[in-house]
Amino acid sequence: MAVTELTHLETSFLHTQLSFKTTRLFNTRCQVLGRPRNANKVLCSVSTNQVPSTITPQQTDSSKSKRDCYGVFCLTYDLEAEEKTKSWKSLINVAVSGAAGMISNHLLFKLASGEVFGQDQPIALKLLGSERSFQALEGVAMELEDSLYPLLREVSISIDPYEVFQDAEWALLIGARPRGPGMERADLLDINGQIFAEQGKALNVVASRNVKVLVVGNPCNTNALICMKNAPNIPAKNFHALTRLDENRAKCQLALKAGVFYDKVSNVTIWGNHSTTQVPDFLNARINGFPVKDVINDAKWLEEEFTQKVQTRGGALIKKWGRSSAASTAVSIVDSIRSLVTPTPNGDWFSTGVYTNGNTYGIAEDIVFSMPCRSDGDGDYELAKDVIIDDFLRARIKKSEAELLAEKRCVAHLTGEGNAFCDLPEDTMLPGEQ
Ligand SMILES: NC(=O)c1ccc[n+]([C@@H]2O[C@H](COP(=O)([O-])OP(=O)(O)OC[C@H]3O[C@@H](n4cnc5c(N)ncnc54)[C@H](O)[C@@H]3O)[C@@H](O)[C@H]2O)c1
Repeated sequence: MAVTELTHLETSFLHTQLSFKTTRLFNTRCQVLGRPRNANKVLCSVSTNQVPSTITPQQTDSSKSKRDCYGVFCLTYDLEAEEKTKSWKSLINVAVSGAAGMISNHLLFKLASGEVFGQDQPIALKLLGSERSFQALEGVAMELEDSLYPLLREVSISIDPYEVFQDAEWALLIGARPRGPGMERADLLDINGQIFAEQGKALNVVASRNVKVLVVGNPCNTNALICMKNAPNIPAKNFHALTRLDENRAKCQLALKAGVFYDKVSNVTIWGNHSTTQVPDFLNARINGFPVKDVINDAKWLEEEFTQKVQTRGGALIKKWGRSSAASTAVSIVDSIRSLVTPTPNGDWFSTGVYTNGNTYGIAEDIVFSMPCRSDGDGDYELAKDVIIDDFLRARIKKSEAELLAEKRCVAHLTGEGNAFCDLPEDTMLPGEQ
């Protein structure tokens, strides 16, 4: 009999695991539960070789609804009972980390409203916070309660990724430490990389086998790589790093320069890293269906100002606003998800950071690199064809590639690839930093 001190959250997790009757999972959790926590403690006696094997489905359901829920979301309901809800799809589990942060404060309400997955898609939101943000997380759950969203059927909050990621079909990984004063990019890679290694391990054990993972927390490309490497049971293709905000910013600048509304701008790619080495591509972009270079007859602006404006937009916004972009980031997360769950319009594409594994653009393998993608709307994607890369574009792409390869060497200890060796070409910034 092993005696372990557990938080109330951990206890509820054990109950969930017990109800799944998985001895192997149960044993795995006992190792993870050894960490000290500041939350309320209870003393638990658990026997690793006496897992009950005859828990009925009914017991499973009731223990789940009583323990893994917040407030009004603990009430039972029957989606088949009302006329309106009969035609709805089955509940989708969406996990969000950093749920008490600024970006989530916009995103969660969009998710709950049906704007992202559709008006016939009921949703369960599983919110992950840090120990420091747990109170704020309860505040978020209270606001969700008070919003009375018909599609929002379950909300749970926790600081344990193994609990939050249970059966997740989407994992939106936003929570990360910000870069503090004097902190090198290498330090940030290590601190945040550890978060994403742990979360990758948790996804690997408890999430849906086809979970789609969108990493937002910076440095998001390398965090996505770390997360993916720690989740070998989940297809590498399912991991994304958010570069859609950069694409949206690039579209806005091209629209402004051309004097058209931004819905006329298409085929915009952000290549590479979500850092100041990112490459907004004006060679393949189109305005009203015509190549941008034919519409904007100003090569100097395109080659110099445009790129620099997109790269530093976040910093310019911080100067005005006094804080980093949260609302437009949340919008770009919605855009990014919708690009995977709705078919891409003919001839167009979208940017997302994906694992390089057999690309035709000549980009190094085994990194997470933003590239042009298309989707049939089934959650999967393919790389866009008919993309031109000239010498100018290639040189810029190579710079971002070099940075990502260096970042990968910096986090080798977190990807299981030996000792880390950090030789970043320069201490580049995130787009929001100055
Ligand atoms: N990829 C992009 O385009 C993009 C754009 C904007 C911001 N970002 C990044 O998104 C991240 C979040 O931004 P924000 O403005 O919401 O920050 P924020 O500081 O307002 O919120 C972050 C939240 O994450 C929580 N957190 C920290 N570590 C955690 C962990 N291990 N597990 C769960 N939660 C944890 C914090 O307590 C905080 O509540 C930052 O890393 C930021 O740089 C990325």
